[in-house]
Amino acid sequence: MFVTAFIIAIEGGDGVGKNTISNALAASLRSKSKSVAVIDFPRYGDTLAGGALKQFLNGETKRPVTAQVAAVLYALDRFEYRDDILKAINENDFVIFDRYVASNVAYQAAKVPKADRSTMMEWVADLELETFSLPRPNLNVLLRLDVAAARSLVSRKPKRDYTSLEHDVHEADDTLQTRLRENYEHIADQAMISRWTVIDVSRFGSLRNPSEICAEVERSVEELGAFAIS
Ligand SMILES: Nc1ncnc2c1ncn2[C@@H]1O[C@H](COP(=O)(O)OP(=O)(O)O)[C@@H](O)[C@H]1O
Ligand SMILES: Cc1cn([C@H]2C[C@H](O)[C@@H](COP(=O)(O)OP(=O)(O)O)O2)c(=O)[nH]c1=O
Repeated sequence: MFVTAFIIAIEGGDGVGKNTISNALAASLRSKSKSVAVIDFPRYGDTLAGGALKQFLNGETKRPVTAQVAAVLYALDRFEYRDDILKAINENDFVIFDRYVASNVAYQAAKVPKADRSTMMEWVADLELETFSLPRPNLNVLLRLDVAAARSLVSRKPKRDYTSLEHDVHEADDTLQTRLRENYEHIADQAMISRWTVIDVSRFGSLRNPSEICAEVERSVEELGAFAIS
């Protein structure tokens, strides 16, 4: 059977719950008889660029990695994995990306002076979607959670394959985390890349149940008229 998936990219700062929501959303959609693939980026163990990114995030690169170099590595990681992406899109009703193009746009633009941010954002989006012809998601979901709460969730994570650090080089930098949140808000507000839905992960000071957050995502998908999920 040939289908073309509805593509959802789950986005946000480090530790906001992207992995949790990606998997909970997949489980919820599968319970409604939809076929779903979840793909997370970077592909640390699968691509050459992913291997280089692992070194970078562990602070092991011998020379500084500029925002442009990082942008190319993250985009290359997806480009190397492009055939698998296209296969997943052809074989499923839904493809959920745990981070995608918008991560690169928001993070790398957070590393340049404010005056250069929008040029950087446009350059990165163009590199991924035009130069590398990566498929555009139908919906981006921004999970919004403040830096302090997200930082404490990162500490709760079990040991990760790509780093032995409790906080990798991005996670350890609170000012970067603040700037990338501003960038995500801007990108979502401008409907850059494609449509966005912005969801607050906490309410009245406590984390919301993942099933409640997933229900919000599903409502946004239904509003786009692409699928009747229930
Ligand atoms: N809504 C939530 N409620 C309770 N715990 C959560 C929630 N979202 C994430 N967590 C927990 O926080 C930690 C980080 O979540 P994770 O999904 O790995 O974040 P990310 O993928 O954004 O880095 C995990 O231990 C996860 O179980
Ligand atoms: C996929 C991607 C990730 N990143 C950053 C975000 C993270 O700080 C780091 C590692 O991503 P990831 O392994 O998803 O971290 P986490 O699970 O903690 O959110 O790489 C980019 O800057 N651009 C990208 O395109």
